[in-house]
Amino acid sequence: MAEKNRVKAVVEALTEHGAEVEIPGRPGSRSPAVGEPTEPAGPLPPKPDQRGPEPRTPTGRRDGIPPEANGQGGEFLTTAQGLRVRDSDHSLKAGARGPVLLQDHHLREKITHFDHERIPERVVHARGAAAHGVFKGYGTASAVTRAAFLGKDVETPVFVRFSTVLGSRGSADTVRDTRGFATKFYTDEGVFDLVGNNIPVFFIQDAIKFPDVIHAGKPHPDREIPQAQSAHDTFWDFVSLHTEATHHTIWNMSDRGIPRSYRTMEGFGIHTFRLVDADGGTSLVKWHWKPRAGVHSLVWEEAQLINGMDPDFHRRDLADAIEAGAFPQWELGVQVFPDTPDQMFEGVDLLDPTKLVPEELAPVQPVGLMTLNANPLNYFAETEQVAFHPGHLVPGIDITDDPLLTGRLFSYLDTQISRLGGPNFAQLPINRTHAPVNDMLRDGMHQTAVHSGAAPYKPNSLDGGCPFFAGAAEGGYTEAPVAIPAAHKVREAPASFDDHFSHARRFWLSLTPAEREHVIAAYTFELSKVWEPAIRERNLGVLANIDPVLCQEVAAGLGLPAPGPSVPLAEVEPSPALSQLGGEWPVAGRVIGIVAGPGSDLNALRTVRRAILDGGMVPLVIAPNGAPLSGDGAEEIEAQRTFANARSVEFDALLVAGAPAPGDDAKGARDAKAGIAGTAVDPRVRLMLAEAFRHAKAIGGWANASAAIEAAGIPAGSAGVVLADEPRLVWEQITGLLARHRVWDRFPAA
Ligand code: HEM
Repeated sequence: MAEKNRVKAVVEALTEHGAEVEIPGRPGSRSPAVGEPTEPAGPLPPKPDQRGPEPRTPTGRRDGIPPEANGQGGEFLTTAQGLRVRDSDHSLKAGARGPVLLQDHHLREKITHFDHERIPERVVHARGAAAHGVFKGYGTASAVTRAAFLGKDVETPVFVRFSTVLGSRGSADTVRDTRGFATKFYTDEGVFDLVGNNIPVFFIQDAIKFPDVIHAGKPHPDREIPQAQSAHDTFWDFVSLHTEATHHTIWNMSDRGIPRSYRTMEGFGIHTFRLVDADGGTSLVKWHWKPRAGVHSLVWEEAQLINGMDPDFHRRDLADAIEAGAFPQWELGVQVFPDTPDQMFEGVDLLDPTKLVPEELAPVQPVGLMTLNANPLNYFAETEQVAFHPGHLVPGIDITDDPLLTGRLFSYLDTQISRLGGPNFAQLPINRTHAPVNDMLRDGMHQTAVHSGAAPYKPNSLDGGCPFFAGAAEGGYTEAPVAIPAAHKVREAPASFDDHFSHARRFWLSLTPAEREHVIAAYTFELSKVWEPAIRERNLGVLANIDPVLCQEVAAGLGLPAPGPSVPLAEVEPSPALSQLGGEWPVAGRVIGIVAGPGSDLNALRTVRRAILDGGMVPLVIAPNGAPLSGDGAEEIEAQRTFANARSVEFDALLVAGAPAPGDDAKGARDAKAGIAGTAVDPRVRLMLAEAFRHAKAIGGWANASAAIEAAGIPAGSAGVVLADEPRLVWEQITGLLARHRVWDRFPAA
């Protein structure tokens, strides 16, 4: 019943706020506008529809779509051939108790289709979530590229898929892993795909090693465990034998490996690309996505708990935020380097994807803004079937000879032919370019185009004229005519690729003490899961080449002696831009838990709830059970969570609205009866508060809230714990704390 009310509330709120605005780039779609006050419609249903005021069902199916588009037309159930079905619950049988007859075509069609519903998942990045949006160019890139979609105020529809790398399609979201950040720009000049990650470097320098690193990271082939994580022997075996992985690995062990949300991740194109301007001049660039919401992460215990509590945490967070109108935004930026023959910048080899150029040396220059403003309507049709490819380029954007990139240019099309069942997946709606297509590609599995004419070849003199080649002025793609130095065929890497530790050391030295503590804890956790002592020891040897403190701390955690470095420690300048900490960030979309009970001042609760909504955040009331809170004669307050199903990890901050009642927990009730101290506060509330405190989250309360906070073992006067008589004052201070994401002072190293 409560869920039904929640669905109703969301539908009403969306209808009210989303009726007037068309989503840019998606004609006919409706959603709240960017820049309008965001009003998350309170509690969110598990699967709401987000696009508009048209009549809809609670499960999200939309009316008003042409039947041929959604396969849901007409009022009768039919077979795939359009034949109306009289009964779909009983097979055709020889008598009610007799055998099923093979002649039942409807049975066979229904079961056969079901049997083939699944397609192979991606060989990597299988677990993902996606959204539609729009990219608007600033025009600032015009000096370095002729790419039209980067022109001033040019709007381009985009589809973005975020993913984990190692886990299978059904794995959990908050595992420690790299995240994919792949963007499809449907430009007027054809599709441009920016297929990046949330970490700016990669494990390997040459694509020929991709199967090795993935085989090492995936579950062990004998038992197929562990799922979706790197804390096992084969991963640590590989990265310690193959030390060019050191830089990427330390990023994974940092807070970057466990993002708070897809919305709070940076994105990186990693490789150096070549931009070509209107006069044919070239520059080298690295792509960066900068989230407007700031870069924030989970803490490891939180991430592990979430994997059990809500394995869909990131997927849900993205969809809910968009649903509520808190549209995630990223600025696209470029670091620009001169296109010199050596392709080096300040000693960094720009063709080595395990290296980055500090932003202090080459600032990221913003070139446009991306806003994600609509959820996919159908997971399979869109998120699963989308096919990205780093070779999908547009005029003005070209590749370099990074050997990792070259291998990728081969791999994606190859894998998609198998994953999507043939070569015609570019015809799927989600992959279809918005530019006219005249490609002379014909036939093949799942061909849906009905090509006419007799001459799919060029040149021809039939079919009313052969398509022309386009010159540069007509948008024809021209590879930058870069010189290829005379060389011998070799299987070798340049000497500059041999430095495997200096960039990892720079990353370590650039982190704040709290972040370093997390890195130490992550290495210690992961290596303690490694069974073979030799692999643990070998990894300590790698850490010694990054930094002696890192090595000693992890060695102490493993109970092993710390080795010394095997190469001289690099002299590097820290790059403060690599740290995530510092600054204040927008709080829209944050989730605030409010513990309340029958004894709470409901008027105060309403006021705070309203203030949270007005701040663009999501208030979730946590009550002893599912009954609405009422009793003061005013409108009752729905409880979105109960003491039984809430856990601290779902919230960015926790508020206590007075002294909550003991709830209906059997142990709590028994303890209370037995007069055991502290039991006036439900043990589940105490656990929530203790966890929120341990995870350095802001905690606030009013009226008698201090009783609950004390009962949770939180010392009086702790940083980031706000108690006051006036709920509004509490909330104001909590908002300030949220802008910094966590109460960093609570981490011991800080
Ligand atoms: C800089 C290094 C790399 C980055 C940033 C990267 C990024 C990604 C991302 C984001 C996806 C998921 C795309 C989606 O959401 O559908 C993906 C998928 C994939 N990647 Fe990579 N990748 C890298 C290196 C490689 C290499 C070296 C290879 C092979 C030689 C490779 C092969 C694949 C394959 C086969 C898929 C699955 C594609 C599909 O089934 O559609 N990747 N990669």
